[in-house]
Amino acid sequence: MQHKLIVITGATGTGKTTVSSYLKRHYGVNRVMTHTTRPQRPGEIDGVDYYFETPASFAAKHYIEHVTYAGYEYGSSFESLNQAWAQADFVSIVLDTKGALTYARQLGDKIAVLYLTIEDPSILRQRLLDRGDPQAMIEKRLASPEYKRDLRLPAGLAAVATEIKNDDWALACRQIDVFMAQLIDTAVTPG
Ligand SMILES: Nc1ncnc2c1ncn2[C@@H]1O[C@H](COP(=O)(O)OP(=O)(O)OP(=O)(O)O)[C@@H](O)[C@H]1O
Ligand SMILES: Nc1nc2c(ncn2[C@@H]2O[C@H](COP(=O)(O)O)[C@@H](O)[C@H]2O)c(=O)[nH]1
Repeated sequence: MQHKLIVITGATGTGKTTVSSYLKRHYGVNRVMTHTTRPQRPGEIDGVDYYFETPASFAAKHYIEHVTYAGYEYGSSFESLNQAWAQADFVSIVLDTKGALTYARQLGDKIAVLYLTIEDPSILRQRLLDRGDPQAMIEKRLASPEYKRDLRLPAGLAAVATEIKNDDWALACRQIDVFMAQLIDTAVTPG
């Protein structure tokens, strides 16, 4: 079977991490770990949610791509991707849209993209509050150019992205199941 990387992207709070956990639970799809200098949220574990880095340790590593998002650094490596692919043919990664574009350019048909949307983005503030994000960090994030940028699907992903509308979790799961059925079918019988 051909290796596939499911790139999950979209604006903050739209449910990217929730979707990656669903793919793990229901399809055994592991998530490729990425690195960040952002402080840990309550309940997050180093090496499980991210590799949490200091600015100095972040700068010392090599990345496929790295971005600044709302004041913190994020980066992903081929090493982590190849480690994940050594365990299973299908793996996922959670990225902002800038990172997703880089993967589309570098990995071509090895990736499939899920783009998460929400009908009324004004509810995202409440989702982030419910997640436990500090109020000041939420306001900084929602005012950032990265947030505004990620509310639109970049033209460079239009041909490869499947939109998942995540206003209602049960409906989102149905869309993900359809996507996964097609992906598995294509991987088993390519061409
Ligand atoms: N359909 C949904 N309805 C209500 N709450 C949801 C839904 N999907 C996800 N959530 C909740 O919204 C919050 C944000 O979800 P999640 O952390 O998955 O978003 P994200 O896109 O990964 O965000 P970020 O880019 O900020 O890391 C979480 O508390 C999650 O449980
Ligand atoms: N381009 C990349 N984006 C990444 C990476 N790891 C995470 N992310 C994205 O950053 C924002 C903020 O994440 P958060 O966990 O602080 O809420 C979000 O869009 C993630 O998808 C990465 O290695 N490269």
